[in-house]
Amino acid sequence: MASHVRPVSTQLYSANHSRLLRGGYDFSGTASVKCSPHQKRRVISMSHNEHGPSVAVVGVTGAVGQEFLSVLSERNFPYRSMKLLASKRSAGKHITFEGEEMVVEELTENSFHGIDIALFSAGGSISKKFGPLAVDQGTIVVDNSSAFRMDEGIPLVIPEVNLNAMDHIKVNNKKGGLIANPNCSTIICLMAVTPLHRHSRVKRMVVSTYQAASGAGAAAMAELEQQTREVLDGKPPTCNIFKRQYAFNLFSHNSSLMENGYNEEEMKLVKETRKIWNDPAVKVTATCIRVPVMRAHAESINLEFEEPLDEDSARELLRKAAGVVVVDDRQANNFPTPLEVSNRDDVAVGRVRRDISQEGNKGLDIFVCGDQIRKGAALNAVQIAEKLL
Ligand SMILES: NC(=O)C1=CN([C@@H]2O[C@H](COP(=O)(O)OP(=O)(O)OC[C@H]3O[C@@H](n4cnc5c(N)ncnc54)[C@H](OP(=O)(O)O)[C@@H]3O)[C@@H](O)[C@H]2O)C=CC1
Ligand SMILES: N[C@@H](CC(=O)OP(=O)(O)O)C(=O)O
Repeated sequence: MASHVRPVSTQLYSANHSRLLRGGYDFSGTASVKCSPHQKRRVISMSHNEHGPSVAVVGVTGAVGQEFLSVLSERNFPYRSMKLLASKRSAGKHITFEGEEMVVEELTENSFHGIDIALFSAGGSISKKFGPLAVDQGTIVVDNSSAFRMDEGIPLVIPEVNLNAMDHIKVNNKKGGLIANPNCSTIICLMAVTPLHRHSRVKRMVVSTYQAASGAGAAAMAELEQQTREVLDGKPPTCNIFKRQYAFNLFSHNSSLMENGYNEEEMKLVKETRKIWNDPAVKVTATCIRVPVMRAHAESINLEFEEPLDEDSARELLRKAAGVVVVDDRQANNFPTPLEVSNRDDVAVGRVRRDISQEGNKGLDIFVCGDQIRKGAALNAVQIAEKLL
């Protein structure tokens, strides 16, 4: 056994990178992935459980795949067996998960025999090819890509918002199924806005995002760090992922532009909100911007309600909402920041204020920050998986 092969997760979250990737604060976050190259002791895991489901993680070497392992471990997700899948390039790499050294396998058509739950995060084309294959073999797929999100009959789920959409899918049924994880900007937005929507019904929502490098994957995070060093050293920045300078800059989201002038990320916010709220009439518009932040998205959201909602009541609703924390200290000018939510499960909301451009108490502004890889992707998917048991 190649015990000295450096586990992939420590490559991603190495000491040099850790402060940037994990935020400037000492959050326990990813620390519970027990993956030190020097680890000799075998940790007996409480979540390794012969009555648990057999689990596969597809795209395990990526930014989201690594976070899946952290979240599964932190939450003591029960599993009978754990299969780690990625491309041919990664086959044979070693990853230590919960004290056990595991070998990454190449994803193939035969990967899903006997797998109860598969967490997919290897991109849309991989999901399109292998998702239905897995479902045919009796696996329940929780898919992080956009491949199936808008398909009729596929639940698009944020557990705190619309858990009922997946009521009919359970591991015990022994039938395959597919559940889609929403887009990360949509998850972070709706975690904050849904409690307000339930109270006063949103008529129109205007979203402006400030999106982190992590949304474009591990290579983009590494490039942001590299560019930052290069620019500070007076060198030309390496531009492989975004084809332009990202460090000390910002630009319109890199997804494709559509004929209507919106990019795909913006239209996901529009369409996915309507599906998750089961409200085809809600008016949504969005502008998505990539900013040089490592792993948490921020969003400025303007809301128009059907029924009045004053800012104190809104703050109270947000304080009571699961998965939301209110950081709204006007005196200290202290509001949510991407760095402070990095590696945190909760979405932070602040700048809760009446929109003076709207009549009475029918308009509000809020500012939201959420960890893109965590609640925006891996955590939300694992919460979905927990509800399958
Ligand atoms: N809910 C949401 O909004 C989010 C969803 N996502 C989804 O997750 C996907 C992955 O994101 P992220 O982790 O950031 O990306 P990364 O680029 O960091 O990782 C990509 C992963 O996919 C694997 N992969 C690539 N090609 C293949 C293949 N042919 N067969 C098997 N595995 C393959 C890679 O394996 P290898 O290392 O071997 O190349 C790697 O594990 C995104 O494309 C998106 O669809 C991501 C972020 C947020
Ligand atoms: N929303 C991610 C990109 C992404 O992965 O989106 P989706 O899961 O909708 O493909 C970003 O920040 O860029």
